[in-house]
Amino acid sequence: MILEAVDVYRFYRSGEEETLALRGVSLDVAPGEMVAIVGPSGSGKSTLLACLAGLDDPDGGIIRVAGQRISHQPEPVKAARRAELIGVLSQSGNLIEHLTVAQNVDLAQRLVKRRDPDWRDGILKRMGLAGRAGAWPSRLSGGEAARAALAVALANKPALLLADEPTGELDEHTETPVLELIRDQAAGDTAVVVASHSLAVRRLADRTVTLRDGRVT
Ligand SMILES: Nc1ncnc2c1ncn2[C@@H]1O[C@H](COP(=O)(O)OP(=O)(O)OP(=O)(O)O)[C@@H](O)[C@H]1O
Repeated sequence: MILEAVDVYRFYRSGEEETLALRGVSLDVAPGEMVAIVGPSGSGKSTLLACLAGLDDPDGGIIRVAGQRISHQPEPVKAARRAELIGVLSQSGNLIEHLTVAQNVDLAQRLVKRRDPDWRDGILKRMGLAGRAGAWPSRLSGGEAARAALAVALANKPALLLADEPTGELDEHTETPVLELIRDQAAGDTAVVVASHSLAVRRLADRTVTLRDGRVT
């Protein structure tokens, strides 16, 4: 398995109030598999993805990616494992505004001390952005920005691609090619997990996991 999440719990406390965002979620994703995480608003999708990415720590349970533990590790260890193993794609995008599209991909590579302009150019080409390598993020269309964000997430050939509502701001017409590119990553050794309200994500996924009140139903 590329992703192993075992009995993951996450509570949020504020004063007297406690929200049980995740109540014992387990999820295994195999290489080459795409899993859609669906569920009503507030069911825990974003919390789960943040935990899987090591951006948040669960209050209980274990998360491993490619056999390496992501949960409950010192921050530098988590950051290094995330940079090496996980591509994270979020709705708000992961592009730095004062860097061009190509420089954004280069920066992601530099985080793991990698420099591979050929791979970068190849990925930009696959994303249909060969002609936009020198563009500033603010000049990209919605679809181009989503594809550039995907190029950044894929900069280090991640074992696991995590996407939280990656096409939330796109219309149906622009959404499909982006989702198909995400789907194409679930080939070979890469596993893909996408949290989304979109029916199109469900259609493309190999498997759908439904969350309700922090539990898999
Ligand atoms: N930082 C936080 N502090 C307190 N409660 C939180 C926090 N983040 C999320 N929650 C609560 O945890 C629960 C799960 O939220 P989460 O954002 O994971 O759901 P979601 O399924 O992604 O929702 P949506 O589809 O609306 O994005 C909700 O009840 C939410 O209010």
